[in-house]
Amino acid sequence: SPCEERSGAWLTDRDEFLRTDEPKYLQGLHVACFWQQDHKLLLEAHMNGVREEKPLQAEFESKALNEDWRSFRKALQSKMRFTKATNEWGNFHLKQPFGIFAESGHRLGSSAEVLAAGLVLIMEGGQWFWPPVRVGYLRRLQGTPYQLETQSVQPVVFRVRGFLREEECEVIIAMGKSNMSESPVVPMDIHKPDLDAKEYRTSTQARISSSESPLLQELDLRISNLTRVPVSHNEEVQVLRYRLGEFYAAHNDNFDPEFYQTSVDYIDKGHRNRLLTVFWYLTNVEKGGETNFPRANALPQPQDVHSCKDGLKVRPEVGTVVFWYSLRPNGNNDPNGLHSGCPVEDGQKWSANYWVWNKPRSFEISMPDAEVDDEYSGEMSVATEEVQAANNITVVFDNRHSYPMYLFWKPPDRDQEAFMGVVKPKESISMLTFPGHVWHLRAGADQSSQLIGAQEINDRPSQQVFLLSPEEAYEPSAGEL
Ligand SMILES: O=C(O)CCC(=O)C(=O)O
Ligand SMILES: [Fe+2]
Repeated sequence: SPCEERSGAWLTDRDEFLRTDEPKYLQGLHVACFWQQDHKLLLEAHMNGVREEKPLQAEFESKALNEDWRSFRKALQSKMRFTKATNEWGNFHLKQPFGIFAESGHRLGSSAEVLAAGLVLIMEGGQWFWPPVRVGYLRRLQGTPYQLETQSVQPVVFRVRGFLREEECEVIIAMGKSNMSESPVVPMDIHKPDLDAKEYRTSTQARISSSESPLLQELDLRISNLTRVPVSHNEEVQVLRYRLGEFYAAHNDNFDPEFYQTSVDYIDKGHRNRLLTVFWYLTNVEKGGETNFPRANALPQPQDVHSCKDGLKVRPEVGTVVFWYSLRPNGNNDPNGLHSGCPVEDGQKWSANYWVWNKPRSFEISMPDAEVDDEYSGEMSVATEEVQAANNITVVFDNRHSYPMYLFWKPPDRDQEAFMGVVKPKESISMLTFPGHVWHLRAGADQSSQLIGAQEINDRPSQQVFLLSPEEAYEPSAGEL
């Protein structure tokens, strides 16, 4: 096929799948090439993400290209012979429609777009899923300075170093610090009502919301660019602190409907679920505190969920994120996604969970292609929004005064300001923000001191410096503001 060379970046050799107790492929991820020849539309597909010696071949009448999206999808599905039934959870009216994507992760919505793309990836679970290719595979993320490093194929785990800047990590820790509480564990059906969470998880945690912070809003976009899943699928960030000896025993982040039939009622019988976790390391850890994947390298389900002895360990490193899929590309549970936070043996570990769901968090948002997917009738939802380009602005506040200045973001929709940081005397601080955002500056003994200025952020340039100098704009003068 004309896609021969390009497909190499998306396919995994069968022997990269080390487990012998499950199929050696990526369920529901298909790499397909389309091209036109002699009034026909030709298709060659490597099914389930593996390189096949004899890929599936099919041809459509050329008029397939002029058909509407629904008919095109139906024809495609029948040629490729997949149905929703590859998912084990039944209740297919709740399963989201399959998605067709260009190599960029951009969702396609017409046969013309498919033909123009040539090579497409089809995800039966409806959301983009990065193929792991093989351990050690490096994938540059177009349009970003980041690189995905495959850590494991089963489970699918990637690491991205330098994803967060150290200053950003500090801001996130500071936001978390101010409202920490014991980390909860979502009870399973089998757990007794008085489940002692401490047996499984001893860290403390805080939920922080993007609505409170321009930095978190920027990170929403940065992560959505990383995962290629819309921002509307995110859960609020959960900041975690592990002190000496603290840990989180092995668990899966998604909700297997088998274990959460009664205790959790918002998961659409399993079809609404956590798809992936982007886990942030906000500090280095002297010793211990790794994230461990006990089933990686074909290891069996561990007997002891508290043991960190075996498995693939990822070392915390400030600014690095590790991300893994808890579901397979077809929407099923991937039990290999089992992981733990190993006990901290020296120092302290700050980190954060960023959970991304396979459906939008709001039940109001409908899912893409829902209106054209009637395989099992009565589809409900899907997000049509595109990943927005991150148009964030870096602002530098340069404090020439001999006293500290306190920085606040003033959200447009509420009175309360969000505290963002202190600019020490004669120092400057750099912040991420967006055009139109309003910043308040206060000076004096503490955060509640006098408002001495407000600054709205301009559309450009992308880096803006504000001098807070005694001679100029922000001179505090009694009673003025
Ligand atoms: O701390 C870690 O490395 C993992 C934590 C975790 O898996 C969780 O909080 O869900
Ligand atoms: Fe987890």
